[in-house]
Amino acid sequence: MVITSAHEPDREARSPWSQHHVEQKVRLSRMQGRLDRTISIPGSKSFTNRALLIAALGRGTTVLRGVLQSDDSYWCMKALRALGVVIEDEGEHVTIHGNAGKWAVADASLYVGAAGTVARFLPAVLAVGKGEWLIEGSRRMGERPLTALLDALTGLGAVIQYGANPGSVPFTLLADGLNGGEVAISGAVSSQFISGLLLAAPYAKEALSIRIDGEVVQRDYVEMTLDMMRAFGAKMEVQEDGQVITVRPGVYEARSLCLEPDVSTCGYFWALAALTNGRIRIEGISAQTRQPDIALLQVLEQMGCTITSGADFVEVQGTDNLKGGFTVSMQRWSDQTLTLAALAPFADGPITLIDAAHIRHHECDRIAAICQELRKLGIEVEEHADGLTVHPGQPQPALLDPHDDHRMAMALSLIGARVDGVQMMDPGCVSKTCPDFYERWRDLGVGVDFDYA
Ligand SMILES: O=C(O)C1=C[C@@H](OP(=O)(O)O)[C@@H](O)[C@H](O)C1
Ligand SMILES: C=C(OP(=O)(O)O)C(=O)O
Repeated sequence: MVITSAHEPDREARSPWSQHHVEQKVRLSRMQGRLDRTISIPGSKSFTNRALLIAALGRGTTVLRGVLQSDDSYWCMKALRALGVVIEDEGEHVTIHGNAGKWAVADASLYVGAAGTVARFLPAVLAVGKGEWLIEGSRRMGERPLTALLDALTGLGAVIQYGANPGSVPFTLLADGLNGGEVAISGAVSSQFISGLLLAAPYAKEALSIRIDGEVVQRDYVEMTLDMMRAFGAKMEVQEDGQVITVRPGVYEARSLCLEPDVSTCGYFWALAALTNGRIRIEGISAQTRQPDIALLQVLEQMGCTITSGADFVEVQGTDNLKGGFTVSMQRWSDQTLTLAALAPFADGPITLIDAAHIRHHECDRIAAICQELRKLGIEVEEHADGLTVHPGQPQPALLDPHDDHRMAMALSLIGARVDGVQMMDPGCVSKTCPDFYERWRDLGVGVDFDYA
């Protein structure tokens, strides 16, 4: 019997770095033995795609270590190569020969896959050059918002010609350099609009002053962008409590950089220790990272786990009595909303996650999707406009649909590590950020069996 997913995956968006193309589902069974391990996690998606784009715009040869190999970074590298940038990649070690702000190919079709960091960053960095580019993306990317960024680019001289979806991909970008001056942009739906504009800003014809309208969701990602720009020599002034950022004209200078592990991915492994009363130490990361999802540790501590960290590791020791009965704002680190929602049934009181309305615009409508899947497991859930409340309960066997969303699959697989009978359709969807997630799960003692038909 062929199992069809209610949310048919967009397979075109899976890159050659993805795995499990033919597997229809994965059957999980609960962890055998006691989890007591030290592991490492691949590089951060957010650092990888920022570093690749900045290095491509830079002067000279940049060498990166710790580069993530997943769909999101694949589409970023592929687009840059289509623009004439020479990139040598040997696993997590990547060398980029920068173009100093001049795209060699002035007319190309560029595919961004399902990667928000490519869809929102690439148009801005293209707009500093001269050319005409068609930007296409996955089916879901055609529903994800882009207007705030594209309107700002239009205000700075770019011309956008939309296709079937006004305000999103596909569209054609006609550019002849980015004007300087002042521009206002909102980060209320996605911080990535601001990051995209910032990445391009040093290459504007004059200093560019970006005024952020109102609050920004996941603000730390904007700070991460500024940090990375500074690391490559960009100069800027930040005023009015971060709401106005003036970037001076300049060129990124090539450099060598070692990228941090992806803390959003680390979250599933720390949560696994929390859930199974095990111990996981992740090497190569410090609790002082700029990656916002590190805030998960505070909540795990509040739930009764013990956190130990040093300059180069973070360790979680789980508990056999996870505490619930609290509300958390997910505004700044909303990629972990699904992780917490998956832990919540095992806590001793309800957990409410709020301030995350923007995740309805991520890889799927994550609030609706997680409520739907938790209910299939027999868990009582209340859906709110900006989040959800999950009640304690004993999950029942169920076949789950990840809605073509890597984080849905990885988070819900936590439940399969604790109770038998959880099955997940389309296990290959994890390749957006962690192609070998299920191999890692199996290596830690969770039962993982793939079904091919
Ligand atoms: O800039 C980034 O690297 C990211 C910003 C966040 O997106 P939004 O600001 O669009 O929510 C986050 O969810 C995403 O995984 C990575
Ligand atoms: C929201 C996410 O991705 P994107 O970069 O596509 O926005 C995510 O990885 O959770």
